[in-house]
Amino acid sequence: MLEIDGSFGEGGGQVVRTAVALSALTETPVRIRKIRAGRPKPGLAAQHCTAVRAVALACGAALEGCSAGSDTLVFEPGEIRRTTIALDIGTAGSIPLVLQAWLPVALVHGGSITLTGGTEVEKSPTIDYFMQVFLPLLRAHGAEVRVEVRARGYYPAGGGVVHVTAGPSALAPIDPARLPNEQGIVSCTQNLPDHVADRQASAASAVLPDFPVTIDRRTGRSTGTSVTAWAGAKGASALGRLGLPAERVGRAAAEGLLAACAAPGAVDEHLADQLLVYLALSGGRYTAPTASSHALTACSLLSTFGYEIAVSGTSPAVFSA
Ligand SMILES: Nc1ncnc2c1ncn2[C@@H]1O[C@H](COP(=O)(O)OP(=O)(O)OP(=O)(O)O)[C@@H](O)[C@H]1O
Repeated sequence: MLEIDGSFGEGGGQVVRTAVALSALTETPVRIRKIRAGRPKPGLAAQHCTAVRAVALACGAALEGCSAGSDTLVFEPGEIRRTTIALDIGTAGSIPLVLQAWLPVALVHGGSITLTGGTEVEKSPTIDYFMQVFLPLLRAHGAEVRVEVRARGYYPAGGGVVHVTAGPSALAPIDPARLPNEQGIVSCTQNLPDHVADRQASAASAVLPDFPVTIDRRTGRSTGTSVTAWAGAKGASALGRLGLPAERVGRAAAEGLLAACAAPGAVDEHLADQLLVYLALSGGRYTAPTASSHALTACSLLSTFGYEIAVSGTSPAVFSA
């Protein structure tokens, strides 16, 4: 049984998600202690429990301690198999972060998952970032993944529904020549007057004039807004909130993207940590503005499972395996 200190490095939910995915992929039982020990509400939150369950279902794992608030988790993987999974996070916890744990495992034999929860949540990738920044890069390296956003989910009520299908995929080594170069803006609202999405979009377009714009207006269980902008392997997003003018949301996402594009490196800082499991599995190389604490934490964890990632340079940082 591999023992993992869940509080090391960045010490967040990422340690749990990455550890269970690697446990499944390497068929190594793990015990994670001190989960999110330094966080204001330590232990597993609903999003982390759902990510663990998704990976457990995909590989027939036995679980102990997978409940909200638990500070210790035991994950004993079985064999990865093709599965059809449906899970409800039960809160507005991030669906893209659950997918972050499930996808590398699902790509082995294929499978599908339907998740209910948050699609656009603070401090996590929006579902649009997942679809427009993360997935194009993965697809360019051979991943077969389809995503359908059936409903959007915002804090606090959540209720977003996302269906993802993955085909068995052998990924090519990550190659800078295969990085995508599409760009765009998506302005999303749910349960809000039509003009909100238009004003967000116009403000983002004023900063990024040549970018194609998509408007996604919905009605659903929760109310909220977001804008995500992307260019190649870089993205930025902003979420609306009561009292924040729509123009500020659009401008924040667009200016965030300009800042990401001005930073050194081929992928943005967030994508840099999200790609590390794939870099470890398939090899290759990419550059990012910096080696963030999330990225360095993932590298240490990968090393615990026997995958060595070389990190060199500071600005940009170069990740290779
Ligand atoms: N604006 C953003 N755009 C894209 N990805 C993001 C963004 N903000 C955060 N992320 C990604 O979300 C993940 C957050 O991991 P982290 O462990 O901090 O979150 P968590 O599971 O919510 O746990 P905790 O609450 O303990 O921080 C990282 O992979 C990070 O790159």
